[in-house]
Amino acid sequence: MVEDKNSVVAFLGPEASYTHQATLSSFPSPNYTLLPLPTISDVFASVQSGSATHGVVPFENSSNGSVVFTLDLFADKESKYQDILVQGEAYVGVVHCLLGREEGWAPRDAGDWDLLGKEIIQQERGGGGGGGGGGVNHHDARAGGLASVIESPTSSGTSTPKANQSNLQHTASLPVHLPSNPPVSSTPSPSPSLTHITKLYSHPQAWGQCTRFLSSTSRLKSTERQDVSSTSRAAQLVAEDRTGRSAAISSKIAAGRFGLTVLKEGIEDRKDNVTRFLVLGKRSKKEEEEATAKEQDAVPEGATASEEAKEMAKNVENSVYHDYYRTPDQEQQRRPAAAASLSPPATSTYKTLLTFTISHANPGALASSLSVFSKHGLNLTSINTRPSGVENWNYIFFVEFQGRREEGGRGKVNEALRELGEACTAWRWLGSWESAQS
Ligand SMILES: O=C(O)C(=O)Cc1ccccc1
Repeated sequence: MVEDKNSVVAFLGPEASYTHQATLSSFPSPNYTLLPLPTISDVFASVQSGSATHGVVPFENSSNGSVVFTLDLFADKESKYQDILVQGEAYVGVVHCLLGREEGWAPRDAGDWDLLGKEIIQQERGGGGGGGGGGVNHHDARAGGLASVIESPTSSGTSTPKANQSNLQHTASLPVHLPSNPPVSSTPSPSPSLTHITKLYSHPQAWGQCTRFLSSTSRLKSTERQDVSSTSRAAQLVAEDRTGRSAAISSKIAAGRFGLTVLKEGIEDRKDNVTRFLVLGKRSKKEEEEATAKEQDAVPEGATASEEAKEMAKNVENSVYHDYYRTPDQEQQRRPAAAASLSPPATSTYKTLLTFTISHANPGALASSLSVFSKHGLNLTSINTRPSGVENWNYIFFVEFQGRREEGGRGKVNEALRELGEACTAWRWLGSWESAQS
């Protein structure tokens, strides 16, 4: 990431969320102001409005799949996030814990409780950890904020995916250390009783990552579960619960942050549980103008200017676009600059994310759309769908592939996009970035 003293990085908070860990791994400098926000849509909105220069959002989990909230924001059915582009990614090894109070716990005295309550209420109001405006500055954190409350978890021999290992190295000097995975033992160690637990809180992704623990722990099988906006928010709610009868699926770091007991550690189904996060940015006006000027002069390889003009006209003629999507040629005019702003070393590998829609009445439209990627030797690495919001059983397709969109309309990704324009009704480029996996 480009380092800049004025960078404000918004992330799904409150502090001690997994997204916070991903943010620290991508923005390790003390010069960034970190801004925890309560929802993923707040992160998109802050980048779009320019109140944050970057955003970090969860995208997919190795065992539980896509984060549908994030996909729906990229689908952007109301055209609210038109300038958002993916600029990077980060992988975080996720070790879930059950956090709560031990049976018989009671707030030590009213004074202690008030202190904890005040801290949490301040965060809720944006005073440092939660809601609206409070940024987390690394200098402040060193001075006794995060560093004093978030323990560095003990390291273990559990293998961590390569991509995450490199992130861990990046964060060696940070005030908050990323966790290394503790061993996930197949024979559970003695745990505090859970018979007093009557309610569970977590992010919807977490339930699906801890199915074995939840279904094999008799007390928790039928315990009411409440979805909340993040795992650290879950921990915060449990910390606010004076009855001591609720528990959160969250991280060990969150236990330290919110003063909770780890009732059970390593409850994820798989010890290689990893979540991928995307770094969002916004294309600047200047970049857009420069790139548009270059783009207008550019002729794709093997095409004459008039051939290209004809091709563009055909794309427009053949296409039916709903509100959200721009026509391929409009898209071409508007969006090439972020690719230009990524100036990659030749050895790097890149990923690109796109959405497209097709005419569902047209047999072969989906197959033809996908075939342009193989035709141009672009390795498709994932496909997702979300309901289009236009008509039942119509979808927006998401594809991710290896490669990047290059400046000036050249290169095989640009060629594939021109052909995709003929096979689909509309497409949108959501960014090309350097892969974090080797
Ligand atoms: O809730 C969090 O802490 C997040 O950052 C989202 C998430 C939830 C569960 C696993 C990984 C990321």
